[in-house]
Amino acid sequence: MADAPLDLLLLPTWLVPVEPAGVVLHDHGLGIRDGKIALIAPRADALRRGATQIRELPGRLLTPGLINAHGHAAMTLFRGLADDLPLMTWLEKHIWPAEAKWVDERFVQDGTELAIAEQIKSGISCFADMYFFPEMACERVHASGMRAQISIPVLDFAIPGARDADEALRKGVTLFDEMRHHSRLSVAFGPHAPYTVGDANLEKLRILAEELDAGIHMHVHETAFEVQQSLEQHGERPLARLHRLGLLGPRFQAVHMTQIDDDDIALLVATNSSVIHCPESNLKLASGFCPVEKLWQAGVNVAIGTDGAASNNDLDLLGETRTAALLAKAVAGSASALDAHRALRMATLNGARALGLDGEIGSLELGKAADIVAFDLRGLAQQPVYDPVSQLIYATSRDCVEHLWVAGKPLFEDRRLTRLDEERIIATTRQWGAKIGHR
Ligand SMILES: CSC[C@H]1O[C@@H](n2cnc3c(N)ncnc32)[C@H](O)[C@@H]1O
Ligand SMILES: [Zn+2]
Repeated sequence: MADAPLDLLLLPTWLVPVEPAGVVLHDHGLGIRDGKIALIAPRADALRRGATQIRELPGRLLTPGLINAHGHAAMTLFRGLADDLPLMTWLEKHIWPAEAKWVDERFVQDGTELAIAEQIKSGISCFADMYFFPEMACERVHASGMRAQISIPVLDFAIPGARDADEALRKGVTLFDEMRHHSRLSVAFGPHAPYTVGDANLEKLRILAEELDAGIHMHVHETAFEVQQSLEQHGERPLARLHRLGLLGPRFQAVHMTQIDDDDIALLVATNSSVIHCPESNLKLASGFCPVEKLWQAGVNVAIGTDGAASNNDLDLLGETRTAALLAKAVAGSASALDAHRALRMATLNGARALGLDGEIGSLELGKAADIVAFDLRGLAQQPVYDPVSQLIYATSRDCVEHLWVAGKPLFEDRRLTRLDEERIIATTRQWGAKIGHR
């Protein structure tokens, strides 16, 4: 079937496949068939192949869909509820009480849908989520056409939806089995953090994750306080403790990692663990800085995430990537740290690799899923275009996202959500805001 006509042929001015690194293709076509990338060729050759639908995209840049490798989708309903506080005060005095009061299945349903809509509009085609009622998040992702890794939250105490860690793990295994063959959803384990999950539950979780070959997604080394407390309580740093418990490995996703010494880096390298950098949340909560350039040079896979909208306060991964590129230079003391092309790689292929999905998504390569975003670079603020990747990272906002496809299906077309009702989502969110904000 090598010459079967394409379902859709996209003809942009620029196409950045991300792999091979640093390449910008001019006036090439990208063909989609059965949800996959079936052709990348110079315009004239691409047109000869024939397609059911052809879309001319002059002045537009195509890249892989962005991958938001860490967040708490439903928390978007808590956006702006408690700002300008350090992590533990923010969590213990504000967020956890609000969660105890408000989070139920309905909250997760509405909050996740809000987050999905915002992320689609921001050029994000896949996100990693860690929140309560993960089965409800799966349901919303399934219905929306988005792609996601949903984590099963595990803590030592009762949480909305599970009386204890055993129940959370039991429900998690069932969810994992239900989603096993889903083409756009994967399920991982989400132990919340080293300070909320003890050795016994981490060991149970490790055995299950190993058996199922599931990812482990966890907040680690978020603050100096966390590291200090672990040294006092366990006599070792959190990452070393997790390594002793056997959690580190290629499926381990260490979120934050702001307090890092050379031994930590050696552990990440030796175990092939991924780091998920959340610069804006770390800045806002004054948690610290993840030394991205140092990790990258050491060979650690570094992805990027927004974290929840209650600590960011948006789900703008393109803006986040710009922050990361700027911050990396300040932290490394080098203007060449995390250049624009590597920043885009961090927001795409590295995210895919962290989630174990780099065989399927993260770059525009033949045979991969057609998860693609089109940015409009025709505006005043984007001129002139010497390097579209430089323009994208340093001078373009998410408002320039024009189209988004996931598995070849348009979820955002001509700046309109195709499957979600934006007005209804805004109205529902306002109702939640009025209820939660009423004191
Ligand atoms: C287990 S579900 C995720 C939990 O993580 C909490 N959370 C959100 N942001 C952060 C963060 N930056 N660090 C630690 N926990 C967080 C959420 O409020 C929720 O209780
Ligand atoms: Zn988080």
